[in-house]
Amino acid sequence: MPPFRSPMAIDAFAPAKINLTLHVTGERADGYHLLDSLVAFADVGDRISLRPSAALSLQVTGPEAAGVPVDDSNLALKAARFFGAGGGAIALEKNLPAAAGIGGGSSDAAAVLRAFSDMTGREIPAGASALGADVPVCLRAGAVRMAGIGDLLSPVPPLPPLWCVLVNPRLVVATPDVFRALAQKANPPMPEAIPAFATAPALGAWLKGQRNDLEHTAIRLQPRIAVVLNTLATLPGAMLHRMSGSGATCFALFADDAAARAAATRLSHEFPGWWVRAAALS
Ligand SMILES: C[C@](O)(CO)[C@H](O)COP(=O)(O)OP(=O)(O)OC[C@H]1O[C@@H](n2ccc(N)nc2=O)[C@H](O)[C@@H]1O
Ligand SMILES: Nc1ncnc2c1ncn2[C@@H]1O[C@H](COP(=O)(O)OP(=O)(O)OP(=O)(O)O)[C@@H](O)[C@H]1O
Repeated sequence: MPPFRSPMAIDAFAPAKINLTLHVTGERADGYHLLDSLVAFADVGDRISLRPSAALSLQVTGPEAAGVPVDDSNLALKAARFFGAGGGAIALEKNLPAAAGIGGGSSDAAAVLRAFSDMTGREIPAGASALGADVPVCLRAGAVRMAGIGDLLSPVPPLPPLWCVLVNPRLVVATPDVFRALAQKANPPMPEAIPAFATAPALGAWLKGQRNDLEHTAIRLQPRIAVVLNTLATLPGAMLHRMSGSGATCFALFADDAAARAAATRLSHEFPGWWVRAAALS
């Protein structure tokens, strides 16, 4: 690997990934599923700091660090190895719950790849999807349409100003379990063209006609996800409520920041055991 270009630590943000839609359109012979998803990113997420160091190391801290692996199975270390990094001290601040459908590990991997690229001046090698299906979209870290098994990205018109409340009821849902239990694998994709939306309500109305095809199955595995969705439906100003990824994190969308923050405050009081965040999406 080339020497470190920067003697300083490099910081990288690993935003939460939100599947505004998640259509499952088929299954490949290798068991991976074909997706059609409109993905956005929140301004809440994990934080990575990369310091030059002869040896490769990982330290995990933060409010959501408990249970996150610190060995070679951590996606941050896998990403460093994929980059070809011989050394580098990675500090990962975990703010996102793990196994939560918001791409925590994949976004960490993408942030580590970005940090090594910044530090060395070398491009991120092709094929990062080998680290995880969500890694390519997390490298983009902005609204995009994701197809194939997560590897085909196509641009979408910029989203209108948009806010959300993210809720994780502290239920772990393993992505492979949800795909395995999915009964209907071939569902219609989104329309060929995703229109430009001038306002959040216009986007919200369009999203209502789209789906997360994993939602019913995830609820079957973890029935309390339905409680979260029903609760989100009652929030003043909520335009749409849906599950992200394979769950269990769900989101409600809002046209303004104040309504999202008020909703998050209310939910945090009513459900102190839930992970609740208000965030802007882009
Ligand atoms: C469901 C999504 O969250 C939508 O954004 C992602 O596609 C999942 O991305 P991820 O967690 O990075 O996925 P990976 O770690 O690559 O795969 C975890 C498991 O999910 C299933 N999987 C994942 C992606 C995909 N297109 N089809 C699948 O069937 C496979 O069983 C796989 O073993
Ligand atoms: N950096 C990491 N952060 C969180 N989990 C990690 C990390 N590295 C490895 N893992 C492992 O990956 C598993 C899935 O965690 P992750 O947070 O990526 O799931 P997810 O949010 O459901 O992902 P997706 O939305 O991409 O399906 C965890 O159970 C954990 O054991």
